[in-house]
Amino acid sequence: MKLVILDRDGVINQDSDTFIKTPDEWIPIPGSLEAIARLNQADYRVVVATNQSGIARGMFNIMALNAIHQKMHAAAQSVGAEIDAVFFCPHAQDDHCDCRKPKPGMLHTIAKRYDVSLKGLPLIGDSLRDLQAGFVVGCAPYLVLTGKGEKTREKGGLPPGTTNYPNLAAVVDHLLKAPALTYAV
Ligand SMILES: O=P(O)(O)OC[C@@H](O)[C@H]1O[C@@H](OP(=O)(O)O)[C@@H](O)[C@@H](O)[C@@H]1O
Ligand SMILES: [Mg+2]
Ligand SMILES: [Zn+2]
Repeated sequence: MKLVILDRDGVINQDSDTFIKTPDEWIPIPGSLEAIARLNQADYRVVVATNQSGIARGMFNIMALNAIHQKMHAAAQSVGAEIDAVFFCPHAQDDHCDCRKPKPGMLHTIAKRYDVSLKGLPLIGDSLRDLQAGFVVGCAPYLVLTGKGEKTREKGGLPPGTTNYPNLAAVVDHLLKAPALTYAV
């Protein structure tokens, strides 16, 4: 089975330094949902692995998170895209959990749930911690420059083998090796 793991905020939807706390604040990045649909059409299943420390911080609760994800799934389906599942870490840094990226706990859970190897599996994120979580378990790390991606690239220290692309659509072009657009002359 072909699987891609996406970070959520800054990859699928716009991110915010004040967190994404409500469905209204969840706004898809142009082209991202359509890119997921293109992956589905190429027989990729798509899952999300997202840190949601806003829950531990009391900024929003699990009902709000579910409402945000209901909106995300509906928006995806409206363009023919299917997000198979969302794995999230509700903890704060000082909870010292195993699932908060850059720890790979969520990725191990995904590998077990889907019975796949993580080796070379595309892991697409906008933050260093996304890429680090993927790198330590052998994923192929892709940095998008949306969300916090530009800042992440400027800060450097990216895991070896990380490649960067303007956005999720561009990563999908690469993964599907979409032929370069040609125009009749
Ligand atoms: O990018 P993903 O993993 O999908 O989600 C990131 C969000 O949970 C939030 O993560 C926070 O990081 P801290 O949890 O405060 O370190 C901040 O970066 C927020 O701006 C951001 O919205
Ligand atoms: Mg992110
Ligand atoms: Zn956690």
